[in-house]
Amino acid sequence: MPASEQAEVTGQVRSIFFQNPTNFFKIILLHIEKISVAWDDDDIVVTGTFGEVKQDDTLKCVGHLVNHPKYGHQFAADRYEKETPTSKAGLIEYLSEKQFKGIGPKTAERIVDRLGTDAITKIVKDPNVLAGVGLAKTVRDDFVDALKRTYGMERVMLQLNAWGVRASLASTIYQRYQEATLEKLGENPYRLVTDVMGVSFRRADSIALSLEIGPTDSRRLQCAITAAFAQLNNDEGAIYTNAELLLRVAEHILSGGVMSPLPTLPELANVLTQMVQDKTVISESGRLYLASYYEAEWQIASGLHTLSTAPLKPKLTMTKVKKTVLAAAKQLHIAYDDSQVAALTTALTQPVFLLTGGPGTGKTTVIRGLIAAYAELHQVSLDPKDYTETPFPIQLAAPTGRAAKRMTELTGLPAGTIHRLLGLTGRDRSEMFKEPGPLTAKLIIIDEMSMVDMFLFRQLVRAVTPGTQLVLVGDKDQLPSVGPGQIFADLLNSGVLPAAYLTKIHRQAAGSSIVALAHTINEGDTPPELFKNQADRSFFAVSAGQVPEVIGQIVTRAHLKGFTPMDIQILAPMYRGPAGVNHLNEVVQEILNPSTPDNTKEIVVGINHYRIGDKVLQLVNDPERNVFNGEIGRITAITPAKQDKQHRDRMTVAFDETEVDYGRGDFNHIAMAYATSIHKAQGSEFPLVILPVVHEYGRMLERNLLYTAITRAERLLIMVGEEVAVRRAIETPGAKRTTTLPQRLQQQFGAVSKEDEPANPSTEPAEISQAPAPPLTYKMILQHVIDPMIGMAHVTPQDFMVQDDDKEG
Ligand SMILES: Nc1ncnc2c1ncn2[C@@H]1O[C@H](COP(=O)(O)OP(=O)(O)OP(=O)(O)O)[C@@H](O)[C@H]1O
Repeated sequence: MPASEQAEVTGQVRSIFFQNPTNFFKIILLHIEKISVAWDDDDIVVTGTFGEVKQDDTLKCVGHLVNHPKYGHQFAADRYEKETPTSKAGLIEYLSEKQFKGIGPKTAERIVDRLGTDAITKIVKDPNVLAGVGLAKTVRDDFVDALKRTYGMERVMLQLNAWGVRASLASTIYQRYQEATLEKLGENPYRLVTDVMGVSFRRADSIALSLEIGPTDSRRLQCAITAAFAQLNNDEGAIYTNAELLLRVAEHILSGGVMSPLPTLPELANVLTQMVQDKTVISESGRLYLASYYEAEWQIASGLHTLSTAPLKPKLTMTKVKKTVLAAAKQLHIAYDDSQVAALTTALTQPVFLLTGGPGTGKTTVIRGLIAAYAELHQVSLDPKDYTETPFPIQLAAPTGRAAKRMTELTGLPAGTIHRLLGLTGRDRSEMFKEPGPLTAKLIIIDEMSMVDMFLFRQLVRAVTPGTQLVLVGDKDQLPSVGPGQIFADLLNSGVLPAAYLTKIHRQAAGSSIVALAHTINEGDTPPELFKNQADRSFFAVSAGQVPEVIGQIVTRAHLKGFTPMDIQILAPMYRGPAGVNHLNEVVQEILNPSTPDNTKEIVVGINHYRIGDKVLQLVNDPERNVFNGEIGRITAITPAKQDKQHRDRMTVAFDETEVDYGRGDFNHIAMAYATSIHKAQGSEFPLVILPVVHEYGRMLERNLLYTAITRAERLLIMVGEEVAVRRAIETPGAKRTTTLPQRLQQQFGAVSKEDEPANPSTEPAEISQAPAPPLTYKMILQHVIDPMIGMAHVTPQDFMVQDDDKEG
């Protein structure tokens, strides 16, 4: 039968081979009572996500047969139903199970005699019905708790199943809301879209349909508008948008739902106006923000203002600072150029300081001088051994583990990720909305600032104690952060914070032309010798279709010349297509780590066939296991479930500093890494970078993308592709993200010019801000009739700067 055909199997659980306690994934052996497809055995292995299941339970599973490459045919259940005991004998047997401590068959019988076959429902509803059964208080309390837990979960899983939610998602939803799941979803099933990763609008919409929520229900339209914001925030990094674009995206999202007819534009616009009045959306001069984004901008601006105006102790004289800088330069044997000296003296005397420059302009060299001079001026030891009891007074951090490690290598001091500095796990979105603990260091230096997004930076600013010196270092022309905003560029553009722009290139090793090339491209120029081979870079002119083969040849030759898989990095901007990351990974894996008679163990995850020796990339921060987003490691061990005592697929990956075990539940934390996206390579450098550039990359062909990719190459750069695509990328400046942080900063620092000034709501004429929301038509919206200040009467930005601990998203 075709693998995708829907099938049903009912049977009794013979044994449970494996269960993952964290995500309810189970592998079960079922003794078949009934099966809807041809099957010539009495038993079948069923995999899927199940609630509480035990031996002898009868399950009806809906799913499809799959042919597992290692385990052969088995049944993948998308949903299931469990027969609950309805007979008296069945219920007594169920209640006497060992999960209900202290309840034996006798007691169970007494309970069922007294309360009938719907005893469970009665007890869960009102535990007092157990009075008179003769249970000791502790036994009774434990019994009620266990019953609520198992019964609650079972009920939730069954209901979600009935709504068509696949079992794996059902378990994630249950983990989020626990026993309150059905109540919460009954109130508003659309909350799933914001609360639970992986729930689409369409999925929530189909649950809403089962709950008889109508197509123009305000909860539905609000969800579509919020999802439209999320799409613009995440896909374009935008902080605000306008009504027209927002409503168009919301309409598109609604058209992907399961209900009809589509709401009219005025209906949708009225809900948006209501959201503005409720202040879940902030409207300002024609710009629309989700409230949390609006707040974050103001909090960053006000936080930086507080830090910038806090007095530094002790006060240092300029003469002393300059003298110390000279001494530090001597000690480090560096002749700092004038702009570097100016950067050092400002950094040492200002509470907040920005340092930017392209590759090889000496940013790290300035950081080294800064640390040495700071230590001298403040008489602090730089020996970590002196800080066994107290924290190190200088804190170095970067957005990725690789970048932090590089800071340590170049400065000799401990450095960590910003997440670790702030005690963030990176797993739970709500932690970005809680007050972070104060940081104790007196000098904090953050590198690779261009990668830091708005919410992470907001947490950093909130955590820094006034009186601390904060130095933010980066290359403003690199790709902006993956998350929303363009913080570093905005801080520089605001013009209100002391900053140094380093322009002189110091890394001019003989025969090295990559750094100079990067600088020229960054200016928007195509250097005439770009397509001619140099000692350290070359260009192979080929079409997109030839890219994989040519890259294969280059990798083969580089490998023969002694480059290890870790040295060679292929960077591409997209995942799909012949010249995309996915296909290039397949091609290069077959060259560098093919399947051989000695290397037969494989674990298949999606399109990847992982083998021992494969190069993989960590995709999420995992501070508990000391491995962070962007780190690259190699698989050192693989245990397929068949060979594992607990029937679990397992992999071990060795990173620079740690070895990490992965199970099926967290295989999505890693990806194959012979080729990676350019975004994922930010903050890392590699001896040999192979960079395909072809017109198939379309909209991705932008200058800052190319610039970022080229600056990842330490020693050798090999470009493969089409001249015209390279020229197009150089001529296309990266799109600006819509943000208002520069204006916020200017206003906080009192440097705002009248025409830039964000409108001050309190001075708006009362009749505008209090006017009832007019019914909106498409034409009116196109003319931007959504009153920019609707709902903003007597609201000031400061209203958004106070406690927001309990707000999310
Ligand atoms: N004033 C200087 N005199 C001589 N050499 C310098 C000077 N400043 C920096 N260098 C040298 O230039 C090279 C690049 O400097 P550095 O690594 O600090 O630049 P960077 O801006 O941090 O570069 P990247 O962003 O690529 O890491 C280093 O070898 C450094 O020693």
